[in-house]
Amino acid sequence: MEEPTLILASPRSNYHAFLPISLMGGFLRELSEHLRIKVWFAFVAAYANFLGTNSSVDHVLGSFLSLKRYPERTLHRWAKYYGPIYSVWLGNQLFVIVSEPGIAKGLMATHGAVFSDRKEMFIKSQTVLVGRGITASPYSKRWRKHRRIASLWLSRKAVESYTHVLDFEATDMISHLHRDCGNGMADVNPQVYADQCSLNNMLTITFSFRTDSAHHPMVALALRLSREFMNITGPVSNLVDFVPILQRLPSSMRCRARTLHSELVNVYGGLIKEIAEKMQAGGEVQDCLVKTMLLRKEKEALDELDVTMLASAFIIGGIETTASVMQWFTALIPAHPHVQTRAQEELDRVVGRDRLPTVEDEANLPYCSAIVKEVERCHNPFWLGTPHMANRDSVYGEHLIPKGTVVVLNTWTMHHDPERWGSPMEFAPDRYANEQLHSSASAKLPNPKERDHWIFAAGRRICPGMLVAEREIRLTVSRMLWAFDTHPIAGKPIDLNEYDGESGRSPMPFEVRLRPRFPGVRKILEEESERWRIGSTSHC
Ligand code: HEM
Repeated sequence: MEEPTLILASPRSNYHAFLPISLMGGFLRELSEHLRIKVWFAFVAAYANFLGTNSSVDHVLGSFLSLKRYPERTLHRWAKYYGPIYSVWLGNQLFVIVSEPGIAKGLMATHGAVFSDRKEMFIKSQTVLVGRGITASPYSKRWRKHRRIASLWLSRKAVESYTHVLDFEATDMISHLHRDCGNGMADVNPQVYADQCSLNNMLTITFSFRTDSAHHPMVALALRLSREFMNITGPVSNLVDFVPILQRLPSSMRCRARTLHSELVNVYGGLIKEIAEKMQAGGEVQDCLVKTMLLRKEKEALDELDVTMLASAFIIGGIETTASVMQWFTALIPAHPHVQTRAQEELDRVVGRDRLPTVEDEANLPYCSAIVKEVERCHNPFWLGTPHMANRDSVYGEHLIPKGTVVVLNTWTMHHDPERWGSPMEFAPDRYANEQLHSSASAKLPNPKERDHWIFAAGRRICPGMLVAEREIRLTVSRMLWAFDTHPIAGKPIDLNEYDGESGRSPMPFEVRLRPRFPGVRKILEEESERWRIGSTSHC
């Protein structure tokens, strides 16, 4: 393909007006001399033409309109044209878009000391998380401290210590679905059950608290806050993040961000206060992230916002993500009955019908594991992950990447590479038939092209929750397959293309019929529920 021309200024455009003078001078000259990164402005120019105007506002709006709803699809189109690494200016921010495993590993892992910083985005970092909560923290001493504290609750040893919680919540979810499925006669939306399961896991780990029903007020509240967070923090779709003047003006986005910050402080800060008061009064509080933080508050010099935002990051990071994968699994299965049958044959062979599948069975359920990986490849909850930022000028291959550049992992393109994944749009778990590694281990493979998928991103900021996420998802998926035949409902097609959510990607609301596979399912679920019943403690 002929290389596209590097257009830094078109006769019809005056977009230079958006670049700071310093960038205009030294930096752009350097770019044109040293950099073969392709700068994309064609769409902007086309948009201006379309409007019959060359006004600056139109140019800026043009790129945002294109990136607003499904930015991953736009970035994918550009990747096909501009190659595996290209750059885009949005307002005053230079982005580098990486769409190839080798480059992703090279930048984010091999050169992790340079590419592990975070841009302090106006909405997400400055306004909602006020620079805390690991996710938003710059690559600094504070981030290292928060990451170390988070690891106390997300490491392999920690996950082993609370696997009984994941086990209980998975059983509870299947039991509730069994109760509500009308023996295969009722139309059920499984999404709320997955949401509650993920939420309960995170609430227990973070606050030693769980909800006892999907109607508990905390379920709707936590899900609303999580969804609002995802919706207003899209990595490349917030105009206000990249046009500094807008940050000083009142806007609905700024208002939503401030409201969300206050709600996180009220809701999760409120739970933390209750735990602190209980501890001060000498009451017993089960081990959880908040208890750990409160006990180390002085030693680790954590202020109240640190504790609140780190706890919020666990709830936000751990709900829509895992729940989304479980939901996509249930949405995909009715359209692929042969996949369901094969997985059930494996479960009958390995587990039998006298007990539920457990964590110990995982290694012997390669087809169930392949299904989970394929769901994750096809439906990454965050196609663009959380962008990293270069903390110094560097040259990668022939590309100069200046300090302050935001690096986005374009996982949509990486997950749909036809050379690695023949017929990439097809849901075909068989492509993972020989992949026995957990995703956490696969992420460490020396050859990044062999990695299973990129949903947990890469490098020093790789998702620290991947061990708990994998265990939770594998347990729920294998138990769903063990307990039910999932069927589509005539006249209620499931949309596998559209998304619900503006940056997190969940399926649109859908319903299925769940038919228990054999009469013994009820008895086993009742026995398991009884064994695990631990009673819930309400903090609300
Ligand atoms: C399927 C489930 C999940 C997916 C797809 C996912 C994905 C991600 C991604 C893409 C990142 C950004 C990594 C980067 O900056 O390069 C991230 C960060 C993070 N995730 Fe997850 N995540 C999942 C589950 C969880 C769970 C269960 C937790 C539990 C608390 C969690 C906690 C976090 C935290 C704290 C960070 C911030 C890390 C940092 O900035 O250093 N995630 N996750």
